[in-house]
Amino acid sequence: MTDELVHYSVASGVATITLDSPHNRNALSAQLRRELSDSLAKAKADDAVRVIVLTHTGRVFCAGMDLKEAKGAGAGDQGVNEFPRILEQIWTSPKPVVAKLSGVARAGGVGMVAAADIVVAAHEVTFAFSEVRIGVVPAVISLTVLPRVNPRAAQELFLTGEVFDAARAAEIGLINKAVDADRLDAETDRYVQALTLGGPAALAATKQLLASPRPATPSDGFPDMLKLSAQFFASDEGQEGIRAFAEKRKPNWVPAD
Ligand SMILES: C/C(=C\C(=O)SCCNC(=O)CCNC(=O)[C@H](O)C(C)(C)COP(=O)(O)OP(=O)(O)OC[C@H]1O[C@@H](n2cnc3c(N)ncnc32)[C@H](O)[C@@H]1OP(=O)(O)O)CC(=O)O
Repeated sequence: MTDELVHYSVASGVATITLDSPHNRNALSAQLRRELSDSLAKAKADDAVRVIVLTHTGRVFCAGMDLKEAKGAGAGDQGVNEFPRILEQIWTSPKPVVAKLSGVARAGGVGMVAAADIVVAAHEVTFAFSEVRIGVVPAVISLTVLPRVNPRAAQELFLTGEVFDAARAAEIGLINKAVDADRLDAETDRYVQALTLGGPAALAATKQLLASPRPATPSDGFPDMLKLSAQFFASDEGQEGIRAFAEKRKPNWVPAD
């Protein structure tokens, strides 16, 4: 029996997915990709899960695609073909995904960081779009990184492949917060707790909204946004939130469909 490279646990509405392949720095091997994808699917399907925390053991969050497995790869090989599915699962997850990093991220690992909704990293963590340094292109990850990171920084960091620190990552929009290592758990928890306060369906729809292309002008967007807004004011979830406000109590959310 092979050892698990990804651990999955659920407590108090939070699914924790832990990458645990320190010998190869959590490189995205076929086994790790499969287990990570299965864990993300499990969290999505479980009504008890409200928020997903993606984290790791060891000094590295993720070193990107498994370069040993990629040796001798043909253009149609599975490795690169399967990776987009993981980014897609994180990006489109109806439950918010919080990434917690105490160790470094490179290439595909940075693509996952960018896909997450909230990212907290220790000050010591470094990042790099190291693809060009090994003669490959940050193609797949560009789809999650470019919507988050300011264009001038992306231009510089994609082309140079230079290592940058957590403070710079926060400055350019790749992560939310760089914190002292001893505050990492507490700061992550603060975000997780805040996310559990929102209505599950409202959170899922807000994620979709944030990922949608902007209309050319506000006037172009008002009809659709009015429809969405009215739908949620009238929904069971919206009505429960409004009743709870009036009754000065916490809302009793039911799982999103
Ligand atoms: C998604 C797309 C592309 C990609 O993702 S391509 C991947 C590019 N990734 C990299 O270039 C990172 C390579 N790794 C490193 O730079 C360093 O390992 C590290 C992450 C900075 C950690 O350094 P550290 O000193 O802690 O560790 P070692 O370098 O000594 O490595 C230990 C051990 O782990 C193996 N390993 C590291 N990274 C990988 C990897 N990516 N794949 C496979 N194995 C890896 C390393 O070989 C060592 O193994 P030993 O057997 O012990 O020698 C494309 C798109 O977006 O389209």
